[in-house]
Amino acid sequence: MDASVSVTEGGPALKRAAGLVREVPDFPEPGVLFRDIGPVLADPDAFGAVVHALGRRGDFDVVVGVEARGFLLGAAVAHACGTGVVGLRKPGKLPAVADRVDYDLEYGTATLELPADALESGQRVLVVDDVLATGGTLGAARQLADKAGCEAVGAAVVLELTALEGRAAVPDWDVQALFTV
Ligand SMILES: O=P(O)(O)OC[C@H]1O[C@H](OP(=O)(O)OP(=O)(O)O)[C@H](O)[C@@H]1O
Ligand SMILES: Nc1ncnc2[nH]cnc12
Repeated sequence: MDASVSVTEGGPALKRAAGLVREVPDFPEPGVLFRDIGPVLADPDAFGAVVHALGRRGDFDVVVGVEARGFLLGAAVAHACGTGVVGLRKPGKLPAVADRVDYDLEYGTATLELPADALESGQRVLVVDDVLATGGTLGAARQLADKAGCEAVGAAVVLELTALEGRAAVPDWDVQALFTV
């Protein structure tokens, strides 16, 4: 487990959850230190605390979750907050695509697609994901929401990798990270 993870705010349940983040050296490729939040999701108390904290801003109409771990978190946050959830998908998965955006990652490039007829113009969108690294993913999600005519009110992630300065990719955006490292 990774003792260097800090909790930005919150009580003992979130502190305990932060201690469950696992460090995996050289994944998915040599030189990358992967932070695995799987153990946080697998623990009922930690999962509950994280989901509650991610949804607490409450000023959104719909949650957008990013494939793949953002699906697990986004669906739980949406259900807890009484909203629906829309999944942004990797290419080739959707029967009908409204829009797509290409972006850079810490370890490569990627594309996200917005399903057709999923977001309505004017909806206030909260983007939920597990990790903020370079910010490419959140930037792409924000662009997709903007282009759909929505108001992207901000993003909520479990863990921010501060050394990668991902907030610079989403300037003037309200990004809440529960944990930092
Ligand atoms: O801030 P960024 O540099 O964009 O990185 C963050 C993204 O990277 C990981 O996803 P990945 O694309 O590896 O996909 P996965 O969730 O399907 O494993 C993570 O789950 C975030 O979505
Ligand atoms: N180092 C990392 N650990 C976990 N998820 C990531 N996404 C991008 N970089 C990552």
